[in-house]
Amino acid sequence: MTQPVIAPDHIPADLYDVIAALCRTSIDVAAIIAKGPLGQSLGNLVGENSDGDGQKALDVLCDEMFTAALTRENVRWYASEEQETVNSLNENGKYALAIDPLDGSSNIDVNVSIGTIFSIFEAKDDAEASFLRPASEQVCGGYVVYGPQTALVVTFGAGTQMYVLDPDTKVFILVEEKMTIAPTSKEFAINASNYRHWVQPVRAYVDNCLAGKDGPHGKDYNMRWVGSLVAETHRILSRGGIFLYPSDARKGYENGRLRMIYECAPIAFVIEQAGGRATDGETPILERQVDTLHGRVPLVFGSAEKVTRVAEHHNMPAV
Ligand SMILES: O=P(O)(O)OC[C@H]1O[C@](O)(COP(=O)(O)O)[C@@H](O)[C@@H]1O
Ligand SMILES: [Mg+2]
Ligand SMILES: [Mg+2]
Repeated sequence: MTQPVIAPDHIPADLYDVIAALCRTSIDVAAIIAKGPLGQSLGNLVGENSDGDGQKALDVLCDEMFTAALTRENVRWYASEEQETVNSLNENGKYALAIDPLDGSSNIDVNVSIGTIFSIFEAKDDAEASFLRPASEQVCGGYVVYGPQTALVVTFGAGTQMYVLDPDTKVFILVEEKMTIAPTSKEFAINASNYRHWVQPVRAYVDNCLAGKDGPHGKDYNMRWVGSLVAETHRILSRGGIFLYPSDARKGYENGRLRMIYECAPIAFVIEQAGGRATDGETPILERQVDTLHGRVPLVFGSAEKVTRVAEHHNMPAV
């Protein structure tokens, strides 16, 4: 008998087929990415999504692949970064699934880790209402990272699990049943080119990190910015740190860059279930909701102590 693509042991029975379909599709996506320039053109601009972002060929292809796979499953509503409105898949489906089919589009052509992020709620009769609700109502959140290894990180609300794809057997193998994020760290991730646009508390926090041993934190820091949310999340889950995509003064960045439903909410769920924290700077992401499908929220997540310190900066009077 062939082995299932992922063992059912740690996955709620009702969600198993959906997760298995995500796994099978991500194996196909990983194979396409691994071929790079030897296969089809992946990084060509082919259009624009409803958020005004350029759509690359791989963004659209991944969206089509996940749609096709999930149509056969227990998914009633499908919301995607690449679709303006919610798609109806299986009218008898129990779940509503939101997806960033390909995260880190700017890294497609440069052989750097990219991923797929997904969030699952129980479906309501109203398509949009199934997603426009507090992030705490997610029944599952997770991502697949396509890097040197293809890995699935997922939570169903009872800890964060990590599976790595065995390239020989094409089976996702559980390697960590309950991930834990280091409570503190000396690494921060932010796109520092936007420094002049940031809100004051974020500037103050980063200034303190840059001051190193001589500043109020009393230690030297290291900085990272991959440009793929999945890759940053994976690094922070593995060795701690903090990620910030704050609101800034640029037009359209009043709530940062990252979209609540298929980026911030599932990442926050995974992080909190691993003992980290995820906020919009002050308020936990899991307590927040947006009122449009592609609505953005500022995102700060990672080691609990670091995220708490950013919140403290928001409560301090501006200098
Ligand atoms: O280019 P910037 O402003 O640094 O933004 C990088 C962020 O944008 C994203 O690429 C947005 O995701 P998409 O590639 O799915 O649009 C994140 O993965 C990443 O953290
Ligand atoms: Mg993304
Ligand atoms: Mg994307």
